[in-house]
Amino acid sequence: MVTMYYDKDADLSFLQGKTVAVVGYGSQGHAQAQNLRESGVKVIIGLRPGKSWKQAEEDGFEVVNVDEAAQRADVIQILLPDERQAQVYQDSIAPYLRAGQVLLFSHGFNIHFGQIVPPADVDVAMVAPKSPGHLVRRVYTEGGGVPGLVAVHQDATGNAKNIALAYAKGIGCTRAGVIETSFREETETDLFGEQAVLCGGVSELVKAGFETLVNAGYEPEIAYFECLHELKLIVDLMYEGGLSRMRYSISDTAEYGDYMSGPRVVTDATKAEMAKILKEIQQGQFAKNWIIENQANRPVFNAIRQSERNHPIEEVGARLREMMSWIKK
Ligand SMILES: NC(=O)C1=CN([C@@H]2O[C@H](COP(=O)(O)OP(=O)(O)OC[C@H]3O[C@@H](n4cnc5c(N)ncnc54)[C@H](OP(=O)(O)O)[C@@H]3O)[C@@H](O)[C@H]2O)C=CC1
Ligand SMILES: CC(=O)[C@](C)(O)C(=O)O
Repeated sequence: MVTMYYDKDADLSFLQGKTVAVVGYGSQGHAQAQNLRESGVKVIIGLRPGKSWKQAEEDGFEVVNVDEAAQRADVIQILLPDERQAQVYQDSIAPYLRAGQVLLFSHGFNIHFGQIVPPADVDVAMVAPKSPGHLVRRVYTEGGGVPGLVAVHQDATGNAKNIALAYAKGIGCTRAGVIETSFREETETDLFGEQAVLCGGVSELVKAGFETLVNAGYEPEIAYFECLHELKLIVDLMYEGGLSRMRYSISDTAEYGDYMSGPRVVTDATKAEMAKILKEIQQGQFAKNWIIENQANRPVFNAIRQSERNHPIEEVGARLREMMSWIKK
């Protein structure tokens, strides 16, 4: 059983009078920085010149280069792409680290796989929202919070967990609840989840269903509604109350089909492949492949990204969003 931490368990005073540098202003960076600011925390943004720098300034933040951010901050939250963190850390953060500073991450990849090895006299912790960045911000503005994970890798100050919980409160996660984990557990489960279930698994399932219907002669728009659009509504119910809430709301016909056909789609072979994917993550195979892919300038990643963008489901979806304007642009 895990311990859940809420607002009452976190004390923002651990961040009062401190400067937090959010390094990176993308999906997580913009959300966490804006939420922290609204929680009364002093935030500066560490970036390179470019579109994020411009956006962060437009959003009212003081933006400095990463070197300056590392020198000025008491807490440095590294929200760069995982594949770029090690180089930026080496070049622009490590040279300025001083005893008692706090390094934070929102994913454990670089610490767990040894790409970043901080000095022993700094705190190293994680505050990982279990949510895409844009919802970290949206839910916070609605008065809520997304759940998160905290972990401590190094506790040089004796306050690493308190600071992590204060940070989690600052970005709204303790409004929902925060679980303490380890860098290993967060890294391995997050990589597995995004590969085998959330992103990779669901995308392949959606495309396979769409292609099955379209190849059988059904209208692409009907296939899109059935296999992608309605997925959000089904998952919303799961989010609110688990599988039973979803099954409570769908028809008994759908629930019977769920039981009869689901196991024919996700077979024992699928489950065996999931176990293999997890093993490759645990043994560092995925991490090695991803690091090498980036060193080679992403030939495989870019080719697949392009072909995925050309998949018919994208065009149908874009057309429907124009026709129905049923979701925010
Ligand atoms: N996306 C998500 O929802 C989640 C992400 N995470 C974790 O959060 C971290 C950040 O991911 P995410 O927010 O998705 O990243 P994004 O790709 O959305 O944003 C990256 C940011 O880093 C900046 N950047 C890139 N390279 C450099 C550089 N060399 N020097 C300075 N700034 C640079 C980019 O600015 P520029 O405009 O210059 O490119 C951009 O602002 C990762 O560890 C990720 O695993 C965790 C949970 C969920
Ligand atoms: C949203 C999230 O946590 C992911 C899918 O793991 C990620 O974007 O890294």
